[in-house]
Amino acid sequence: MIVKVNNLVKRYQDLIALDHFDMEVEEGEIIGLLGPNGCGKTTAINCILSLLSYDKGEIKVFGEKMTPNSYDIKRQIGLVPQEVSVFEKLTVKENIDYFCGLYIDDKKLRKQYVEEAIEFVDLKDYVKFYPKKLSGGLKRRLNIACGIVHKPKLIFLDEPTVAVDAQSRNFILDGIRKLNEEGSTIIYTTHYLEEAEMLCKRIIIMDKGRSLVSGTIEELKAMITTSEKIVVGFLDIEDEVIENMKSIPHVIDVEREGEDYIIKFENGINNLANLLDFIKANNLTYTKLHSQLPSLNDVFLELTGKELRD
Ligand SMILES: Nc1ncnc2c1ncn2[C@@H]1O[C@H](COP(=O)(O)OP(=O)(O)OP(=O)(O)O)[C@@H](O)[C@H]1O
Repeated sequence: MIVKVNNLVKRYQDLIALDHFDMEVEEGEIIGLLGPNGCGKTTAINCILSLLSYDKGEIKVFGEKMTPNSYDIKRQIGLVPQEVSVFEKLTVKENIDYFCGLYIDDKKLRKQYVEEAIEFVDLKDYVKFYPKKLSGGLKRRLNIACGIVHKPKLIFLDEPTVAVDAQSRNFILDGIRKLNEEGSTIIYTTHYLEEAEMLCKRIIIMDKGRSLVSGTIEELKAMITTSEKIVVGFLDIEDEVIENMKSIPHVIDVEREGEDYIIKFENGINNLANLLDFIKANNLTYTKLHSQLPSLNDVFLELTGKELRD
């Protein structure tokens, strides 16, 4: 186990930011720490890294107790913080070199690592730029380069794609996969569930400072009652007919989403056939009909009664 957190409690005055939070991370995985704004993701990371003190609990990293002075452990960790944290008075290259120098003494190796990090985030054309001249997406890339330049074994990325355009976002996600393929263990916090689904082998869902559930995406989806959703765009349908739809076998609920109706089924056979029979019997016409598997948002919704996205 590369990270083991037990019963972590962190208070900010009266506010309980972490409420007996648990987490385990195995070497080589990309684990997603997923939860709504304010659920405690950043606080958890900062406690694990000993950047914040905490009230109760135990944290082990690489099998050893983590303390503010655990320099040998810290050397093997990279942090890409949520807020871009670079020096405005240093150029792109000088920033990356500065962060590398915090961990790498050997001059030749330091130079090589800086070049490799620039290459990795594709900032070759911007090495002499000052951060204020970079777009939001490029600044995020610089932030990533500064966090990973010393080739850490364990990397924390705290919402690295917030406020970046789609192109930079894909670039960042591909980069994270590459870091993982090269051997780094990744802890990735986000409130974008699609990102977690695309990237992470295992997910911990957090809410109100606690870890609600953890598992692979398939395991999480198997935990909830909804096993299938059928989306139908009906032409002219009356409320009474919608209400009757709830008596089709295995239907849990029918929800309206814009022009569409989402019919949620629990596990059962012939769900689609039963729905088509109902449509025929009621003479209904539809513009579209397709089946969807439950999403992580459905898992979160069922566990907490609210949407993951704010
Ligand atoms: N320094 C602080 N002083 C007081 N309260 C704080 C402090 N830092 C965080 N909090 C509160 O603690 C809770 C957890 O915050 P945290 O930033 O860890 O959540 P998060 O899941 O990372 O949120 P986000 O997705 O918005 O980054 C929130 O209610 C937040 O307002």
